Amino acid sequence: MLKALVTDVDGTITDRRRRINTAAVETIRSLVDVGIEVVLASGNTVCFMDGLCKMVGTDGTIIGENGGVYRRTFSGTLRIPGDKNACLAAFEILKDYFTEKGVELELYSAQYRFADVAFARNIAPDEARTVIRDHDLPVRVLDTGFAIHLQAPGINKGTALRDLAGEMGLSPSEMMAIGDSENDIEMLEAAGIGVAVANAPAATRAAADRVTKESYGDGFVEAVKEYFDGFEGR
Ligand SMILES: O=C(O)COP(=O)(O)O
Ligand SMILES: [Mg+2]
Repeated sequence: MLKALVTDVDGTITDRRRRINTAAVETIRSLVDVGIEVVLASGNTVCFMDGLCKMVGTDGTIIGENGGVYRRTFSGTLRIPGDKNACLAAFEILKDYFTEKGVELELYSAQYRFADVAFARNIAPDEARTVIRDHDLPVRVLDTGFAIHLQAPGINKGTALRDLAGEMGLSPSEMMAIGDSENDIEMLEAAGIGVAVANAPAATRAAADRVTKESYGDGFVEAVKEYFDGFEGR
């Protein structure tokens, strides 16, 4: 039986402009009300996630920075398995490379990040991957559709989901995960049920057990109604 829902944020409970889907918020509140644990799992920073958890109404259990950080409840210990220094070193090399080509990389919320690096999508992710490979740097390039991230290999939302499940006293098989992007692939695979919303790219849809008919937040609501037994919503 499913006891927890782990959901991505941008592109899953928002639209493509990052506006939150209010039906998705109501759905999350209904799950919390019946005792289902809801974990928000994102590439976003801890402070962003904390504000979101407060306003949506969860207990503050989060995966942030693409698995680079995670925490059980607002008052739990923040775990930081990611490697910010490796990501920042790789970012400097990318920055030099793209500056030479006349393109400035724009960092996102660097001062609030513990474990990864995020920047604007004004370059081709594959070109960044080639630079990283040519320099033999120990980071992965992730395109979330909202930002490009650098992350230490072996750290992702799936590894954080497993570790968090342990802290929550649950098995990953008791969790459903839902997401929209390549940074969600490992968590869809780690969870008992992995769902991709219809707007997800092919690789993410392929990693999922189920792809919703609807896109974005409407797909999220569709998946919750389908998988959480007897769940009718508000
Ligand atoms: O931070 C991003 O780039 C996207 O965030 P997400 O993981 O919630 O989609
Ligand atoms: Mg997303």
